[in-house]
Parts: sequence; structure tokens; C-alpha cells
Amino acid sequence: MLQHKEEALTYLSGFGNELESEMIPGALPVGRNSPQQAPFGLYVEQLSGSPFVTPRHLSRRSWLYKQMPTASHGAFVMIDAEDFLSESATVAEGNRIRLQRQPDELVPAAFPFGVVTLTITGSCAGRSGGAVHAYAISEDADAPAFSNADAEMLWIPTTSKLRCHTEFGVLEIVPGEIALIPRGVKLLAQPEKGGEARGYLIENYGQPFQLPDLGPIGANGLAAARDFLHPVAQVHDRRGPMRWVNKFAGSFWATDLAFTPLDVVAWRGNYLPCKYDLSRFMVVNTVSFDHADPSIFTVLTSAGGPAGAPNLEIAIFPPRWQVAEDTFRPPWFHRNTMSEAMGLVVGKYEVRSDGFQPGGLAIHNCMMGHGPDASSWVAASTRKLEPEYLLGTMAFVLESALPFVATTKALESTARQNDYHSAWQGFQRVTLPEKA
Ligand SMILES: O=C(O)Cc1cc(O)ccc1O
Ligand SMILES: [Fe+2]
Repeated sequence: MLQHKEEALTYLSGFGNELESEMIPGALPVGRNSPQQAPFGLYVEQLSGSPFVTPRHLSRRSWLYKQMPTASHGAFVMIDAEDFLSESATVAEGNRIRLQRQPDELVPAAFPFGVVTLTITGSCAGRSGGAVHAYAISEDADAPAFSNADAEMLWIPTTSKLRCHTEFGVLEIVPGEIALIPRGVKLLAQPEKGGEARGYLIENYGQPFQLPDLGPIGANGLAAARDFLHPVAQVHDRRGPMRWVNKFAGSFWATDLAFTPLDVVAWRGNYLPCKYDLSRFMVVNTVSFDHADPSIFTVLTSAGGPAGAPNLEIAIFPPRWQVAEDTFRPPWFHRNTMSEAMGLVVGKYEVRSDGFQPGGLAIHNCMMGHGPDASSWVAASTRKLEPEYLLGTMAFVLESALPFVATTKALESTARQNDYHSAWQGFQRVTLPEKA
């Protein structure tokens, strides 16, 4: 089972809610956003996450009350973030690809270093699709603040706690939890003291992730809005200068500030970072027969793919009861018009006997055949079907309307399984009955 250790941090709940928080009582103006003089002389700044005229239910913006305006900075200088990429130099592989674990070549460093991009789908410049990165963040007292103008960031830790001091306050996540940082929100991402934080970082270049519609499931189920937790206002306590790195149009730009940019004393709005404990996901599944489509496991969806398809969608495969009768219970063999990138947080994935460890990545692009490997198929086709609990596992699939293109670093990694196709060897061709 996933360990969930909650520290004494305060959070505000409710996905998409209009929330407010003040570190000092009285810091939020009452009844207006931008009074002639804000409390304590704070600088007032709007952070817009959607175009101004967006329909109300999709409109996202927050008001920040800051010690310094974001605009007050010197020139940015372009820096090299090495393997943190927004474009792949390779063409889309015609083969299924698997990294068995995080790339061995990944060197822990202060974020946004310590990142190796594994695959990119769509286009950063075109605001579609996203990227999957592996991160390994080491402790560094001089770690910079970071913001991402290119993407919303979804953090999925696999090893150790990650502390995100965002402009809106502090979020801490452990394996089994995820954090969502909206486009443009500054943060300092750090491991625990003396630790090293590892996991997946997903960039969403397109429209913000939303909770999926529930259709016939009704008004409740899957990921509940109440379980998404937002931080409370907290100015970062780093004294003295701090570097701020902004990712913009695929490049990294650094500027040195005299003070921390994580200086929001109060905020209100609905454009906010949040975290979610995946064990809170209410699993809905068959209680009769057949393996249901994985859309029942959708946690978050981003609209705006071609021809009505989602742009990106993330589904999880959590611990759950399996009760289907006369059914091949694991995922069937399939080919999908959506492209799939799979990761593993903890344990094993039910249809890959081995070779897929936490931190690894499997890419099954549009229409590429996949499903159970040979030994999983034999086991699941012959086992006695009793109600059973699938324990100690948490995998995810990121689906994209566009193919996932692996990076050179991923393709050349020693963590890559070059004969991944062999997972589906060993099947016997079906012999048909002789014609009468
Ligand atoms: O490929 C995978 O393992 C992910 C997946 C799981 C499932 O239950 C049904 C379809 C699917 O793509
Ligand atoms: Fe699949």
C-alpha cells in the first residue's frame, strides 16, 4: 500500500474553487481587486490563466498581493537547461518503446536542472500536447525559483517527498500524490533535507487540466473536487538574492533578483496550484463481466485535441477489487487511435510480468498493438476467477491525440529495453478446427 504521511501544512480544498488566503490578516483588499492603495502598500498583480473573454466556467485568474511586482526585474539571460527539452530531435519511432526505469544518465541537480526529457507529443510553440520528463532533484541552498510560460506542470513523485514552495504557498507531495502547477506560477521545487526527490514531470502545453465529466456515473465519483488541496499564502523565507529561471518558448531564461520572487502575501482567485492524493480516487468498474475502457480511471483531462479528441488525458491504475466473472480481467490486446505513454509509481503493472519498474516509461503510439505479455496472458486466461484485491500498485497512462516522440536521450539510454517487442513473443498461432 502507498504510504501517506501528511505534515502539518494547511490546505484549502476544492478543484476550480474561487479561494483566498492571506499570510497577514488584512492583507487582502475587501470588495475589490485593485484599490488605489492595497493593504500594507502591497503591489497588486493579476495572473491570467485563460483569455479574458473565456466563458465563465472555464475562466481562470488569480489576484496576487506582492512585496515586489513581478515586472521589476533586470534582463533575462538565456541559459542551457541541457536535457530539459521542448522539441525532439528524432522522428517518431515506428516501434513500441520502453525505458525500464529512469534513465541511468539522469544526474540529480537543483531544478530545473536534474531533468531528462523522455518524450514529447504535439508542439510547445503550437500549445498542443505536452512532454514527459524524468526528474531527480538534489538539495541545493541556492536552487532557483522557476516558472514555466510554456506549460502547466503535473508532478508525479516516485521516490521521496517533493516540497514545492509556490507563489501561493507550500505544497508537499509524496509518492502516491500528484501536484498541478499552473502555467506561469513560480515555484521552488526541493527534496527533503539530505534527500533526493525523483519522479515524473508532465508538461501540458495545451488547455489546463480539468476534472472529467461524469456522464451516467452521476454527480459523484472518480477524483472528487473536494480532495484537491491548495496551499495557503506563505512568503518564502530566503533572505538576500535569488535567481529566477523562466521557461519560455522552449528556452530557459535566468535573471538575478535582490529578493525572493515567492513574495505573495495574500491571494484570491481560481488559478491556483494544487495537490491530490491518488488513493482518494473512487474507482468505478464492472461488477459483472468484461474489462471496461480505461476512461473510467481518468483523473484529469485537457480539452482541445484534433476533431473533438482530448488534448491530453491522464488515467491511473490504482489498487482495487477485481470481480469480473468469465472475463479476461487484465487489459485486453488493443490498438488505440490515441497515443499512450505509461509510467509506474509503485509496485508492478498487472500485464507486464517484468522489465517495467517505477520511473520507467512505455510508449505505445497510435494503432501500435499492445496488451498483456505472453506470460501475463497465460496466467490471466487460466486462473480461477475469484474476487481478488490488486494490491500495492499505481501506474498511470498519459493519452495524447498526437504521437509521443522519444528524445535521443531516451532512445540511447541504457535503461531502454531494445527488444521490447519480445514481451509479445511466445504466443501460439491458433489452429482452426478442420472443415467437416
Ligand atoms: O495499455 C495499457 O496497459 C493501458 C490500458 C489499460 C487498460 O485497462 C485498457 C486500455 C489501455 O490502453
Ligand atoms: Fe494501451
